[in-house]
Amino acid sequence: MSSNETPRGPVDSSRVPRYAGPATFARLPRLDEVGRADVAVVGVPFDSGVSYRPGARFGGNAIREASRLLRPYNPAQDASPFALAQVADAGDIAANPFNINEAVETVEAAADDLLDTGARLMTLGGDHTIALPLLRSVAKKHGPVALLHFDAHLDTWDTYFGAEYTHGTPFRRAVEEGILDTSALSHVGTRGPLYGKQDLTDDEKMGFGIVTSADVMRRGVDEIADQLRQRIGDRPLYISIDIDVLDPAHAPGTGTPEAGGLTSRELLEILRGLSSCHLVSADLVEVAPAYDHAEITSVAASHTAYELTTIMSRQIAAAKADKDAK
Ligand SMILES: N=C(N)NCCCC(=O)O
Ligand SMILES: [Zn+2]
Ligand SMILES: [Zn+2]
Repeated sequence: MSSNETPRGPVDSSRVPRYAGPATFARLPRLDEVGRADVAVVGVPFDSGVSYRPGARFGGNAIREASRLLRPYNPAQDASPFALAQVADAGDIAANPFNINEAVETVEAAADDLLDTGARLMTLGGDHTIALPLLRSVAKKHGPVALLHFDAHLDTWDTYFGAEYTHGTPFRRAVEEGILDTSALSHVGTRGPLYGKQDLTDDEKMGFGIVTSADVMRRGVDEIADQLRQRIGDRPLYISIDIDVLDPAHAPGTGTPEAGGLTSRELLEILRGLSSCHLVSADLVEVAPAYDHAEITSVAASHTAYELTTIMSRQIAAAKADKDAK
C-alpha cells in the first residue's frame, strides 16, 4: 500500500457473520492480500522454551479466534486503528520445535524481513523465549530500545538445565547483548516466589525498575502509567506482555500462573496511558489455550493486542500527517 491509499480494514461483521471464515487477527486482511503493512500481526507457534506447562504454541491462533469480536473503533483511545494505518495478519513464523537455537535464529530472520518492509510488529506468541530474537531484530533497526515488560515473572534468570534460551531468560540475554537501553527498563506486574533474594539484586544490576502487581493495586493505574511514561520519555519503546501478568482469574490459560495478578481492566488502562510513547513493536506471549475456559485468556489477549495495535496505528498516522504537512 502506498502512503495515500486507504487501508484495507477488517471484514464487515454486519455483512459477513463474525464467526464465518478462517480467522485472521481482528478479521483483517492477510499480508499477502495487501502487499505491505504498517503493522504486521505475526504468530510464532513455538513453546519449546517453557519450564512448566507447555501449550503456548497454540496461543496465536487462539488469540486470532477470540479477536473475531473486536470492532473497528476504539473509544478508549478515540481511534479507528485499522483505518489510520494498514494493519495486516502476516501469518506464522515456522520455528523448529526440536532445536531452540535454530528457532531463535529463524524468528530473528523472519522479524528482520518484516521490519525491513517498514512494518512494526505485533507478535503473538509462543512462549517468552521469542522476545530475545524479536528484540535483536528491533535493535538492529532502532539501536538499544526501552523495554516495558509486563509479566508475573522477571525472566532475567540465567539458565535452565544449562540452556541459555528459555522463556525464563530472554531479558538477561538481551541485557548481555547490549540491545536494551538500560536507562529505561521496567517490569510491571511481578509477584510470587523467587529462587532467592539474589534474583532481585541481579535484576536491579541489569538496570530494571520494578512495579509489582501490589504497586499497581495500591497506587492505581494512572500514577503507574505516568511514572512509566516519564521513565521512557521519547526513546524507541518495545513492549513485551506475558499474559500471566494477569491474575489466573483473568488468564487461566497460561503455563506458569501466579496468584495475585493484575485485572485485565488494569492492564488495558495502563497501556492506554502509554499511548503517547514511541512504540516501535510489541509482543504478547504465553497464551496456552488448553488451560483456558470460555476463551477468558484469549479474549483478554485479543483486547491487549488491540490496544497495542491502536497505539502503533495512531503514531503511524500522526507521523504521516506530519510528513505531508512539510
Ligand atoms: N516467562 C514465563 N512465563 N515464565 C518464566 C518462569 C520461569 C520459571 O519456571 O521459574
Ligand atoms: Zn510470566
Ligand atoms: Zn515471561
